[in-house]
Amino acid sequence: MRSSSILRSIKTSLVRGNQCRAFGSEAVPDRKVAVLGAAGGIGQPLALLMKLNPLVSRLSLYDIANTPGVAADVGHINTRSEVAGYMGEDQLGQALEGSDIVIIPAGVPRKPGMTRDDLFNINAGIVKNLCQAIAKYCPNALVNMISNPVNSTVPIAAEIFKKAGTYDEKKLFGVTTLDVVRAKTFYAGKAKVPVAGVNVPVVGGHAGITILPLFSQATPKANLSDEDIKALTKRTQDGGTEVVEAKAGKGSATLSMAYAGAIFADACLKGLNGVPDVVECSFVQSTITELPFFASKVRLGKNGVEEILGLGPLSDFEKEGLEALKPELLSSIEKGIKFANQ
Ligand SMILES: NC(=O)C1=CN([C@@H]2O[C@H](COP(=O)(O)OP(=O)(O)OC[C@H]3O[C@@H](n4cnc5c(N)ncnc54)[C@H](O)[C@@H]3O)[C@@H](O)[C@H]2O)C=CC1
Ligand SMILES: O=C([O-])CC(=O)C(=O)O
Repeated sequence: MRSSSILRSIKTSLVRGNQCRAFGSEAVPDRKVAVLGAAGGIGQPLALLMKLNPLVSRLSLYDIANTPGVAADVGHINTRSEVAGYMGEDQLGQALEGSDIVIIPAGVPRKPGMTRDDLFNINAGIVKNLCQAIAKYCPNALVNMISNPVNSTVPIAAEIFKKAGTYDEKKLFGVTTLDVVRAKTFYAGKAKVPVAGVNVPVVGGHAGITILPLFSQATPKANLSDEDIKALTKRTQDGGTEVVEAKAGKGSATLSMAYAGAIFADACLKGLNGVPDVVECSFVQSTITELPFFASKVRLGKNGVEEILGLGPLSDFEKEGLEALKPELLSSIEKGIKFANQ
């Protein structure tokens, strides 16, 4: 979803949110969205943004602590969705039942000096448990994985769903939208074009050099030098670290991630509702390279992934970047698969 479009959605929701329910609008189907990790740095602003989304009819906020307060707070906003808070593992099933989309920002964030992979030991177990519950309580839901390291947590989720016999590769997404959001912002600044009209695909994965922005395909076109493109690429790859360092021990990107997560969930909702031609980048099971999972442009539909779009023409610099990222991305994917099958 384009940023102008989410702002429009939010405005529509603020102005007409209650009317949808009051008039029983048939044009907007009921959709339950669950946020797991809803009391966290990402979870809270994401809960707010999903509450503002008029496509959501039930918003389920789950965390191991503090969800009653977040749910009471967000629940007072006069928009369409009913909000419910759930706390602790014995309420997880209720939180998940009937969900169309489950968004997962549960887990620990980075501190300065850490890589995303340093989060693996804690977050892999959290994601595994949550996915076991998803397989049990809402096996048909679309899963939007935010928890890091995404390059490993998505393969973990896939393996857990396979074990449970519920895996549908069309319904599992690693959320890489923040990379696209950053690439658009940085490109617009350098190219001196209005950011609202900028598009930049970002492919690969979601960590360091595995994040590969395709500035050769950026629109509107701008005459940037090779040095500019290199610097923009590096800044996009290091965007998460830039925030981690600026926050100096108080976590990683939360507000921009909530925005990105809300854009991606909105795109999934639109796809489920049959809106045509909804395309976002996401880390999914894929055959467009030899790697089993890969982020690229994905067309979203009534069953999740409708089509995985190809990479398109790459510059020589991007071709080099693509080859360079493959070993690291493959190793992170394999680490996730191995963990899930231990
Ligand atoms: N995909 C992406 O682009 C991005 C991913 N992230 C990742 O998102 C994750 C969350 O980040 P923050 O919200 O900043 O962290 P946070 O620590 O502020 O919040 C995490 C929340 O998860 C909850 N939690 C822990 N274990 C849980 C469990 N078993 N079930 C449910 N909830 C549980 C915690 O209670 C906490 O409220 C981190 O892994 C971070 O690296 C962060 C930014 C961007
Ligand atoms: O950098 C981190 O640890 C959080 C993240 O994934 C991002 O901001 O892109």
